[in-house]
Amino acid sequence: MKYVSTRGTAPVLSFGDVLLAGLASDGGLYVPEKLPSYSKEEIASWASLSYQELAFKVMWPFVEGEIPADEFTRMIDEAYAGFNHSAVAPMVQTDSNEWVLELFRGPTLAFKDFALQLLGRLMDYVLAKRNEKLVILGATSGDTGSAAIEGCRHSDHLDIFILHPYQRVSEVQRRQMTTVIDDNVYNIAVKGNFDDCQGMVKASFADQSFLNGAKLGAVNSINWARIMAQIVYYFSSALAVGGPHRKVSFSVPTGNFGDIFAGYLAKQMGLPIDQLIVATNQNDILHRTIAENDMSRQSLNVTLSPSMDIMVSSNFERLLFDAHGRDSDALTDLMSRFNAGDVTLSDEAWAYVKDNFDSHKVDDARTCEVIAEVFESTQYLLDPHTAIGLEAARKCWKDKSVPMITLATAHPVKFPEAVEKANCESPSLPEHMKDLFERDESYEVLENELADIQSYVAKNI
Ligand SMILES: Cc1ncc(COP(=O)(O)O)c(C=O)c1O
Ligand SMILES: N[C@@H](CCOP(=O)(O)O)C(=O)O
Repeated sequence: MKYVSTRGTAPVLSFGDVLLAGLASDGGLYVPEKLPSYSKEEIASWASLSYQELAFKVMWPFVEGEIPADEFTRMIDEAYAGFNHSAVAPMVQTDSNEWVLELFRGPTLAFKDFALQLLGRLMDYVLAKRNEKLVILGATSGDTGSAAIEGCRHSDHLDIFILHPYQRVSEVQRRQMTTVIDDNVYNIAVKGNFDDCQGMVKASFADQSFLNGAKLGAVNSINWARIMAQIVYYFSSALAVGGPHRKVSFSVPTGNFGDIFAGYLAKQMGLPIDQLIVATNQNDILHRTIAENDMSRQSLNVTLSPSMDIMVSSNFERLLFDAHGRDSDALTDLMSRFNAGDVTLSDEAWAYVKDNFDSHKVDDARTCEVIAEVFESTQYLLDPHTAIGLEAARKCWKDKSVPMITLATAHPVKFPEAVEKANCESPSLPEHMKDLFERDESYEVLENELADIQSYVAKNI
């Protein structure tokens, strides 16, 4: 499998290089040159596989030739061994034909564990083979950070620096990151928002001279391997409710567009998907783009679903590449027009986006009502991001005979503020996090200045 950049001028890479490269050198994002595709019969034959076996089937074409099969099997088995449910991604029925896919059964209680438990192992393997080291610089609105730290902390080949927006992640999320006191883990609270953090990560890829020769790597979903691992649970959940012989629909709480983009790829690979629903909070640029062709950047709101407080959605570029017929010149031109303030897509590109996605926006008040209503009717407690997903599912669902699966992206224990505002009781922390509030924390608070961040990183590697 070869990987090309959406902007067309970075070198074409194989999996091992894409894994370590993160952002492409031309500022674009890497995508597979050609996706594997499967017939309904082939997909149906996977129905009795375990999650781990299915993960191997789905991901193997993306890594083949770069990672030996036995090593890849080992990494997959280890990655999902720490999940607290034998199904790895279990489903819960919340109403007739309506399902919630629990993606928070991993060590840090959010869907990020699916990719980052594997990514750390993949990176470690490739770096050990090459006898190289990598400096990871990541941005988080709360969940990627702890999952990435958990996935990378034991590696001798990685130093990891995570930027989170100061006082804009929940206390549980912050402590999940800052209480990991390992020699290769550095937490930085930036006096800005998530977009500022992500912008600094991307700027650091563009000019890595501050690293004095060390190499930068990514754990955010700009890294192709993140997306790859997230494709698997679309297949596992569809198979669980009768796919591929019947279509299924998905509603996905969306911020950086990585998770739902993985669903779009599952569809391109042959999984019969009826609807893909983009569910947003008040930071609704994706909803406005899909519904009104308005990609204008507005100021970022602080919401009760802080992990989705994102305005610049990295992975939307991957979709726009397809929407422009994979013409990297057209895409590059579009990205520079965006940066100059032109915020509309061509009619053809917008039609492509609308043909593939529906969308809905949910505010904080409605988020809390949904948490309360669902708890009252089912005794099932949603986290605020999942509540947004479920509300969007119910509002956009076109054909009730098609099973609707909402991705439950985080455990409610991470967001007590929203749960309590919904007049529900926040659950207790799981056993492995019981003493989270007594643990020592270590993090640096820095100004929202690229030079400050880069000199902190350079000083500590
Ligand atoms: C809990 C939670 N839900 C949803 C999202 C949105 O996912 P994505 O950025 O892949 O769209 C995130 C973070 O990105 C998250 O942490
Ligand atoms: N919600 C994310 C934001 C970063 O998204 P990513 O998928 O690109 O890593 C977070 O929790 O950090």
